[in-house]
Parts: sequence; C-alpha cells; structure tokens
Amino acid sequence: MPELQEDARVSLVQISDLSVRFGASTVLDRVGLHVDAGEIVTIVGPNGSGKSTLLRTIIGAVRPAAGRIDIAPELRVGYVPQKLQIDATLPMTARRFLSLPARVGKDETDAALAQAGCAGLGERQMSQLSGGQYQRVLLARALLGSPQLLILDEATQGLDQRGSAAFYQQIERVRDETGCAVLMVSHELHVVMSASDRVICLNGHVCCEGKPAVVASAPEYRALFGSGTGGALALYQHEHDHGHDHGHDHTHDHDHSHDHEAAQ
Ligand SMILES: Nc1ncnc2c1ncn2[C@@H]1O[C@H](COP(=O)(O)OP(=O)(O)OP(=O)(O)O)[C@@H](O)[C@H]1O
Repeated sequence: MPELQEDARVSLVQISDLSVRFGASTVLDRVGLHVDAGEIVTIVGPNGSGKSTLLRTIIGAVRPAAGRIDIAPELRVGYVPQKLQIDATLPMTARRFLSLPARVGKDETDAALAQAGCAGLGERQMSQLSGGQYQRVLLARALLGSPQLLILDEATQGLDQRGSAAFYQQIERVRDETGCAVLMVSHELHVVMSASDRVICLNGHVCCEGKPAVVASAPEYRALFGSGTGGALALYQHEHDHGHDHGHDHTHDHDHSHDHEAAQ
C-alpha cells in the first residue's frame, strides 16, 4: 500500500485566526488549530486561558468575533462535560442515565459501558458511583453515538492523579479501538500529556504546540507552568508502558516510545 502523504490527512476540525471577545476583553486572540481523524489533541493552559471558551466555540455555543471554524460535514461528535450534576435524591441507574433522552437498548448500553471501562455498572445508582466511575459513565454516554470526534472539557476534575491517569489511559484505549479523534482540555497537563499525540499550550493565544515532550520543554510552556511535573509524568508513563496495535489509519507520526529518564 502506498504511504499516505501529509496532505492526505483527514481534517475533522480546522480553525484559523479565531478571536473571541467578552465585552472589552479578548479571551481568544487569533487562535489556529486543527484536529485530524484518529489523533488525540490536548489543549493545556492555566486557569482563565480560554480553554473552555475554545471548546464552546467549536461546538457552537459561543460566537466568535473573528476567524473561521471548518468542521467536517455531518461529523458525529461526543461531548464529555466537566461535570454534570444529578440530584442525589433522584433514583437513576447508570443504564437509565444512558437512555436519556432517547431510549437505548441494553446491548448498546452494555457495549458503551464496556468501551468506557465500566462494564457492570449498569444497574448501579448514579448517586453511588465514585468520581472516576461517574466520569466513565459520562464517557459511555458520549460514546453511544459512535462519535468520530470526542470532545472532553476537564473531564477529570475532582479525581486524584492516579484516577486521572487511569481515565486518560481509557480515552487512549477508546481511540485505539474506535479510531475516533479526541480533542480535550486539561490543566492537569502533566497527567494528560503522555496520552496525547499533540499538545497545544493556550494562554489567550497559542503559546506553543507539538508533541508532548517538545511542548514540555518549550520555554513558553515552562514560563507558564514551571518544570516540576516530571514525577507525575513518570507516574503516568510507567503505568502506560505497553505496546499498541492501532486499528485505524492515520498519517501523523505516532511515537509511543517512553522516556523513562523522567522517573529519576
Ligand atoms: N460567558 C462569558 N462571559 C464573560 N466572560 C467569560 C465568559 N466565559 C468565559 N469568560 C471569561 O473568559 C476567560 C476565559 O475563560 P475560560 O473558562 O475559557 O478559561 P479556561 O482556560 O477554561 O479556565 P479554567 O481552567 O479555569 O476552566 C475568563 O477570564 C472568563 O472569566
């Protein structure tokens, strides 16, 4: 089979010169990014740097002041919110939750729960799930429509570092199994970075971007976050040390070798 050329990549989302203003304040300033089929792109940035605004603009909830957003026609998008409150007094099993608002069959909910790494939780009450289990059920819900693009907004808020690392490993597994692209936002950059093909460091504008290791050592990134996150990065990498057989075809250079020097 001939090798795919760089211009053969399938772009799902392409953004150029995107600016967003709230009143007098420019929250996003001429931001450009793209997400291609099958890749995991993570946006990192400090609080208030415009990460959520960027996602909300992509899903059409915020109107840009300028710029362009091109989305592949009829793109199926799954969205995992930061958090979703369900009244604790309301009896609701995970399976019932997945069947709202539209009824979904048992086989389908079982498959989504399994894919999200929480098979067997279907009959459990939402109010009795741990933070990590709850987020997995939200992930299962986003997976129901077989999305081509999964968007996650700080989906591990409230989880401890180990829980977050496990969650992001699950995301990577989902991508490997389904071939969906992932666009996610996090300020837990040290945990999430190794699960990413590309990292975009945002602070109102794109400060730097590239492979995780490149961004982690970029002066712009270090100026924002410092460099004291090697331990947590190593924690993720050790748990993550396994091979992959990607069942999908994508053209970017997907380097899964791990740098264990970070564990020192
Ligand atoms: N609807 C809005 N109206 C006015 N200002 C807003 C609105 N939404 C966000 N902002 C402001 O835009 C800036 C960026 O917010 P945003 O939530 O996008 O940042 P973030 O990087 O996601 O932050 P965090 O990491 O704290 O979630 C903040 O200063 C915020 O107060």
